[in-house]
Parts: sequence; structure tokens; C-alpha cells
Amino acid sequence: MAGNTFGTLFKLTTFGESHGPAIGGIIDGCPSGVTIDMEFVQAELDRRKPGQSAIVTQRKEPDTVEFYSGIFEGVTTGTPIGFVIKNANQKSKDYAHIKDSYRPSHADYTYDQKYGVRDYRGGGRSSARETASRVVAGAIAKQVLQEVNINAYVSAVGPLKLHKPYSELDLAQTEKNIVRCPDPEVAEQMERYIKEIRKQGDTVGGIVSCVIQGAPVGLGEPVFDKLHAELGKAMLSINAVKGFEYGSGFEGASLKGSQHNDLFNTDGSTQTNLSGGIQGGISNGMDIYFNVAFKPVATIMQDQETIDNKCEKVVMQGKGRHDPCVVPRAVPIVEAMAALVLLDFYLLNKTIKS
Ligand SMILES: Cc1cc2nc3c(=O)[nH]c(=O)nc-3n(C[C@H](O)[C@H](O)[C@H](O)COP(=O)(O)O)c2cc1C
Ligand SMILES: C=C(O[C@@H]1CC(C(=O)O)=C[C@@H](OP(=O)(O)O)[C@H]1O)C(=O)O
Repeated sequence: MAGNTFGTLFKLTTFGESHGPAIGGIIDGCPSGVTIDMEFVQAELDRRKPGQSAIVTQRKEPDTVEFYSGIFEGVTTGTPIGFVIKNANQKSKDYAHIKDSYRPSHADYTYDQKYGVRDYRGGGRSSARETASRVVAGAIAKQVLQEVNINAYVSAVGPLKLHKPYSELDLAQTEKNIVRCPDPEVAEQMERYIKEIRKQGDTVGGIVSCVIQGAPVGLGEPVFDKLHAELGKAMLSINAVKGFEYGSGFEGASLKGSQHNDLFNTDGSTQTNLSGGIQGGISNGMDIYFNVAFKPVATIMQDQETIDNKCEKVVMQGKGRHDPCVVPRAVPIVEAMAALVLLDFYLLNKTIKS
């Protein structure tokens, strides 16, 4: 299983399964001399942790991070940063019924087919619990990138959508409600909707939007490692992600060039920003913005037909504690992955420019 490391210079390797003793990671390539605010790291984890509100999984984990190396007296040393988050609230008996059969649209079937051995408890390595380690690394990356602001928020839950662009929203409102939608009225509707869907034993998808402000001109390594290509990979590596678009995205395909071109100002900025802050795979200094679409959670509390490992049909119903909608907890994960991508390119840029 060789896909557990992300990044070129600022590299995160994660380990651990949802119902094992712990998850964690090693960050290699973090610059030395950066003062790390541990309370900020923990606060970022708290934004992602399970059990934080009535509209997320009720698994109650403190998600306390313990650092074992790479930070001395609160300052990064340039050596590998090793950290662990202990698992404290596993209920593995909820997964006994999927030991020999596969939840539709989760990773049970594909992991079994690929590896032939599967830690079925809590989805094992395929659980979104792994993303806690990404949030730790993202919180460190954010502190290296002091001048860059990365703000994600929920812009859709099922059919309920925010129709305003980020520039017309008050993003300071995002963390003031449990949905993490910056429009308080829409947030209330979304909360009610998620609760209703949960009562039905069902789940619903949604969209997380993200805006990055203050990124310098020049991030991105054409032609294969374009900034938007790496952001796309980062986002698509998050559990349950189905789509990524930046700038004008899929809507842009219906426009004419005369409507779509971002005309320059004499300082190199542009009058509009349908490019989403990236041209030719390189940041142009304008805001970078993108949307990430998440599917409805696969484990539903309703009978569904599926197959067992002998390919016989069985009827299965989800058990235990699951998210009815992932987007409220996905917001800090999206920000973390964006921070990893940006910092990596920022460091790469330093290697080619004096
Ligand atoms: C924050 C977050 C929470 C999630 N919670 C659950 C959950 O409680 N139950 C579940 O079946 N899937 C959950 N998922 C999605 C699964 O982890 C994911 O569907 C699974 O790994 C299969 O991968 P895929 O959907 O990307 O193909 C969650 C995803 C995220 C991002
Ligand atoms: C534990 C977390 O979320 C889990 C993600 C998840 C999945 O299938 O992705 C399934 C559930 O696992 P469990 O049945 O063990 O509670 C969620 O609670 C977490 O995010 O830390």
C-alpha cells in the first residue's frame, strides 16, 4: 500500500486505522525555526473531531495530539515531526456484521479485493478518521504560511445551496454555527435538513467551498504539477470527495471567451477572476477559490441489498455511529489539504528562485 505520503518537500506520511490503538503521522521537510502554537493545532483538530455536535457521528474522541519529535521548546527543529492521536472510543462490535460482507459504496469490497486482508473494524484505514493526521499537518503548514489565509465553508447540503460568491459572504460567520455555513439563515435550514435526513436513517452530500487569500504570484510547477492539478489531487484524496472545480469551473464551459477573459489592470491584477487565481498552473496573486463536492455517506441505517465475500446476495443495514453529512467536519480537512499544497509549492519556489 504505497499511497500514504503526500507532498514533495513538505511531506506528510500518515498511519493508523480507525479502530487500532492510534493514528498519526510524520511530517518531513518542515522548515526549522517556526514557532508552533499548540493550542491552534488542537483547535483545528477540534473543528474536525467526531462527536462535536448533534449533526455528526456520535463517536466521542478527544483527538488529543501528542508530538514525539521535531519540535523543541515550541519551535520546529527541521527534523521529522512525529505525532500520534490515540483512538479512545472504538465500538468494533458495530462492524461484526460487515466482517464477511461489503457495504455498498464504502471501501470494504475494493480493499478486500486489492489486499486480501481487511481490518473491517470502523472501515480500518479507509475511515475518514485518518484525516485527523492531515489536519495536524495542515495546522503546522498554516503556521509556516503566516501571510496566507485559507478559509473553507459549507456552501451546499443536498438541495440547499448558498447562491452568493465568497466575496459577498461574511466568512467570520462560518465557525459560529454547527454546519459551518457563513449565512446563518441558510445554515439553520441546512441543520434542520441534516437532522431530518438522519431521522430517516439516511445521509446526504454537500459542497465545501474554499478561498485562499494572500498567496504570492508564482506557485505551481507546470506542466504536470500545476497548482490546480495538485489542489485537485489533494481534495480528491479526501474520503467521499466526488468533484473538484476551481475558478469558473464547470459553469465556465458555457461562456464565451469575451465573457470569460480576466482583463488586466496595470499592476498585473485582474478586473475579474474567473481564472480562480491560477493561470497556466501558476498562481497569479489573485484569490484562489475552488469547490469540493462530497457524496452522501455510504453507511445508511436502512436495509440495502449487497453481497458477501462469496458473492452471495445479503441484506444489510448500517449500524453504529455515522455522519449523516460529512461537510461540516470536512471544512478543516479541505483547509488542511490546501495548506499542504501551498506550502509545498512555496518551498519548491524557493529552490528555483534566488
Ligand atoms: C469527515 C468525513 C466523515 C465521514 N464519516 C463517514 C461515516 O461516518 N460513515 C461512512 O460510511 N463514511 C463516512 N465518510 C466517508 C468514507 O470515509 C468514504 O466514503 C470511504 O472511505 C470510501 O471512500 P470514497 O467514498 O472516497 O470512495 C466520511 C468522510 C469524511 C470526509
Ligand atoms: C471516527 C471518525 O469518523 C468515522 C468515519 C467513518 C468512516 O467510515 O469514514 C465511520 C465512523 O466510524 P466509527 O463507526 O468507528 O465511529 C465515523 O465515526 C473520525 O472522523 O475521527
